[in-house]
Amino acid sequence: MVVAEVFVFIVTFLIINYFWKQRRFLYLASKIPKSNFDFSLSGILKLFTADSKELFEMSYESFKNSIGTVKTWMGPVLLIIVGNPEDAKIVLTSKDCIEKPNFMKFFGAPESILFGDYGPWHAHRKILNPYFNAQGVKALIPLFNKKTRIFMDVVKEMEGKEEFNIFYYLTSLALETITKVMDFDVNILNLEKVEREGYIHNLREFFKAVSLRIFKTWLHPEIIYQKTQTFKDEQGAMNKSAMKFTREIINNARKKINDVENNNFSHLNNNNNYADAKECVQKNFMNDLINNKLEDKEIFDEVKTILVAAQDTTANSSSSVLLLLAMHKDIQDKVVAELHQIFGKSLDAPFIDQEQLNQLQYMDLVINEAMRLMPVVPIVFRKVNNEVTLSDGCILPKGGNIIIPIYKIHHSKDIWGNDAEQFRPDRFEKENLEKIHPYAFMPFTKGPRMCLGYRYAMTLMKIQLVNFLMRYEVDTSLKFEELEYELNTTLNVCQGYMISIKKRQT
Ligand code: HEM
Repeated sequence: MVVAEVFVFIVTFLIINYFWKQRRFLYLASKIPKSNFDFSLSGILKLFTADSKELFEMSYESFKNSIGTVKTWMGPVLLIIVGNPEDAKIVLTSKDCIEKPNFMKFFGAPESILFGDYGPWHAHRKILNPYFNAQGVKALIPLFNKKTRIFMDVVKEMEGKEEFNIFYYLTSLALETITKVMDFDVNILNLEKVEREGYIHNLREFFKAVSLRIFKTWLHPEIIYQKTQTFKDEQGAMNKSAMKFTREIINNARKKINDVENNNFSHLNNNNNYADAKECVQKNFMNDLINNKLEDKEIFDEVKTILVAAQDTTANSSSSVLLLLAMHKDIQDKVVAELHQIFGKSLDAPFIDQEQLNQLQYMDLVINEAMRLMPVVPIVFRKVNNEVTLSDGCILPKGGNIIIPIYKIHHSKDIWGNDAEQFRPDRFEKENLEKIHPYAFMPFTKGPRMCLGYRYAMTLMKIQLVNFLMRYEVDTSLKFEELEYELNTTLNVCQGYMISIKKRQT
C-alpha cells in the first residue's frame, strides 16, 4: 500500500514538474490557432495507415485555407505552420531558427550541412561554398555539357515510342554529374535500364520511409521504429543506393591522395607530371573534405547528403518543366523559338557557355513557373531555439518546430491571383514579379540555409533542357489538374513524369 502511494506521489510530482517547466512553452503554444488537422478518431486512424500520397493530401488540407500561423500537435511534438511570406522571412532569416528539428536526424546524416546543427552546418558550408558559388559552377559547365550529351545518346532509345517516365533518365544524369564533381564516375547511364531504375527506386523508398516516420510520431523512438517493417525497408533501400556509392567515393579519394603523397601519380593525369597531378587532387572537392580534418563520420554524412541533395531535386524539377511544356504546346513553341534564336535551327545543341545561358530569358521564366507550381521541396522545417516574434505579434515558443509550407505559399490565390493553378510563365516577368513578396517564391528557400546548390541546379537544368528541347518535341496525355502527388521528402508526381518524344522538324 505504501509502495503504491509513493509511486503515485512520484508520478504526480514528475507530471507537475514537467508542466511547471514547460508552462511558458505550453502557454505560448495555446495562443496559436489550431490547423484544420482532423483529430477525430477516423482522422487519427487515417494517419496510422496513411501512405505518402495520403500524407501529402492530409497535411495540405490541414493548413491550405489558413491565412496566418497555425499549429498542430503530433503527439508531444508541436508543429507550427508559418504560412505567410513576411513571417516566413522572419523565420528563415532569424539566427534563433537556424537549426533543423531533431526528427530531421532520422535521415541518418546528423553531421551534414543539410541536417546538422549550427556547428557542423557552419563549418561544412564554408568548405563546400567555393564549389557551388558563381565561379565554381562556371568551371563545371564543360562537365554539364559532356554528361548531357551522353544522356542524349541514351534517351534516344525512347524516340517515337510510347510515353515513359523521363525522371528515371534525368536522375541518372544528375547522379553521374554529381559523382564526377566529387571526382568519381559511377557511369549509371551506361547501366542496364533495370539496374538504373532499381537504384533510383531504392533511394525513393528510403525517402518515403523517413517522411512517413517524421509525421507518425509514435515511430520516433528508435526502440519502436526498429521493430517495424518501415525500418527494414528504409535500411535495405539506403544500403542498396547512396551508401554503396558513398563508400566507394571516399575510398577512391583517399587512394588518390595517398598516390600523390607516394609519388605514384602517373595514372592521375595525362602529362605524367607530379605538379599537375598534385594540383588536380588538391583542387578537388573530396580532398577539401578529407584535409579539413573532418571526422570519418562527418565526411560520410556529407558525401551521402550531397549525392542525395543534388540528384532527386534537379531531376524532379527538370522533369516537371518537361511535363508542363508537354501539356502547354504554345509555351513549348515559345521556348523553342528562343532556343533557335540563340543557337540556330539545328537538332543538336552546341557546347553551351555561360554567356549563352544568360541569354535564356524566357526559359528562366518557364523554369521558375514550373518550380512554383511543382516545388520539389514542398515544406521545410526549422527548430525554435529562442522565442521569435512574428509580424502579428504571435510568439513562437522555444522548443517548437516550424514548417514553412512552400507548396501552399506557391499556390496561394491571395498571393498569385485566381489563376494561381495555371501555368503562366509571364507572371515572372520583372514588372509582374515586383508586385509579389520576395518570400512568396522560394523553391530553394531563402536566408542563410538557402540551398547551396541552386546555381549548380539552374545551370545543369538549363543545359539539359536546351539539348532536349532542341532535338525533341514533347507530348503527354496527362492533364495538370489530374496530377496527384506523394510526399517522399521531395514532392513526386504519383503518375510519373510521363512524356513521349519525337524528333523536331527543322
Ligand atoms: C532544382 C534543384 C534543387 C532544389 C529545388 C533544391 C532545394 C533545396 C531547398 C528547398 C533547400 C533548403 C532545405 C531546408 O531549408 O531545409 C536545399 C538545401 C540544400 N541543397 Fe538544394 N536543391 C536543389 C538542388 C541542389 C543541388 C544540385 C545541390 C548540390 C549540388 C544542393 C545542395 C543543397 C545543400 C547542401 C543544402 C543545405 C544547405 C544548408 O542547410 O545550408 N541542392 N535545397
